[in-house]
Amino acid sequence: MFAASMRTLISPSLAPFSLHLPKPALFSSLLRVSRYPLTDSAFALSRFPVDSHRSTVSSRELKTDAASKSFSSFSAPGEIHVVVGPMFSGKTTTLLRRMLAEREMGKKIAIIKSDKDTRYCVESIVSHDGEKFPCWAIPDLASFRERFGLDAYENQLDVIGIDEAQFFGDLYEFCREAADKEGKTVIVAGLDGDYLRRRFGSVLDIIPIADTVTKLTSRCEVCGKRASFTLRKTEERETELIGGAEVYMPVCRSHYVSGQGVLETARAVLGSSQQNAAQRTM
Ligand SMILES: Nc1ncnc2c1ncn2[C@@H]1O[C@H](COP(=O)(O)OP(=O)(O)O)[C@@H](O)[C@H]1O
Ligand SMILES: Cc1cn([C@H]2C[C@H](O)[C@@H](COP(=O)(O)O)O2)c(=O)[nH]c1=O
Ligand SMILES: [Zn+2]
Repeated sequence: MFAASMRTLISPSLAPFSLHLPKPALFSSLLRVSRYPLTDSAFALSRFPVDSHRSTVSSRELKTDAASKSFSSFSAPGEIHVVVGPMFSGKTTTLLRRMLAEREMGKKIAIIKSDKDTRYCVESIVSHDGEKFPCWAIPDLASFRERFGLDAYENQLDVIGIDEAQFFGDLYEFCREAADKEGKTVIVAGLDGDYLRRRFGSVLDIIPIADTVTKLTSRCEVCGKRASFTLRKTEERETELIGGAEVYMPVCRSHYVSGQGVLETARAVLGSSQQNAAQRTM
């Protein structure tokens, strides 16, 4: 078994942040402002108006009040974490570990996978090493809130894990809404590229709205070096083709290039011999 290695493309480093820590008093007020955007100051103004002897309300108070009302349903913002890499690089394993760590910290969690992936078990996500966890297998993310129950979704769910994210067309909208407006932490695992190394689904689209992005690697099945790509061993050409080690293998750059070349030649030869056979039978 290969131990998947991990390479972080973009990760939050606390070091530069701590070098520029503001003075404690300023820091605490920054924290207050960012965690409780306007409601705190609106509360202070309404209880202790600047000019308490006046009977009229200042425009500043009015503006703050209006802002506080429009933010009244706003919960603390959430987070988006993205884990990508080729097949067999440990994406599902990483997602499971992160989700279980969140649960250990007392967070309520739920894991979603695409119902297109019918390998193993429909109601669980299962890693290639056999680790598994119950999940919601659904066709699109928009339907999740209702299936989970709107009230339970709003009040009893903190962290949402999404596996096989490349199969969800509405990934961007769901993640943005969940993190920006609903205060959820979303941990997304999926293929960044397909077997032709083209962008896969909407996975790359969520990078600009993500807090962290991790690219994992596997081991090249040919030479054992670091593998960043997935080679399809069969002749099917459609982008979406569910399968495991019988169809795909993780490869390094040089074996991707040579393997893809060999496969393309083989497909061309196969294609022309099939055409010839069909013409002979006509
Ligand atoms: N053909 C294979 N090549 C590499 N790793 C494999 C292969 N088959 C099974 N594995 C195992 O798969 C594990 C990763 O599983 P998983 O977390 O499900 O990866 P991913 O979700 O990225 O496909 C590896 O740690 C390795 O032990
Ligand atoms: C490269 C590639 C993969 N797929 C499919 C094959 C599997 O069902 C999943 C990936 O699963 P994993 O958890 O990352 O091992 O995606 C595909 O449909 N098309 C492709 O090009
Ligand atoms: Zn190789």
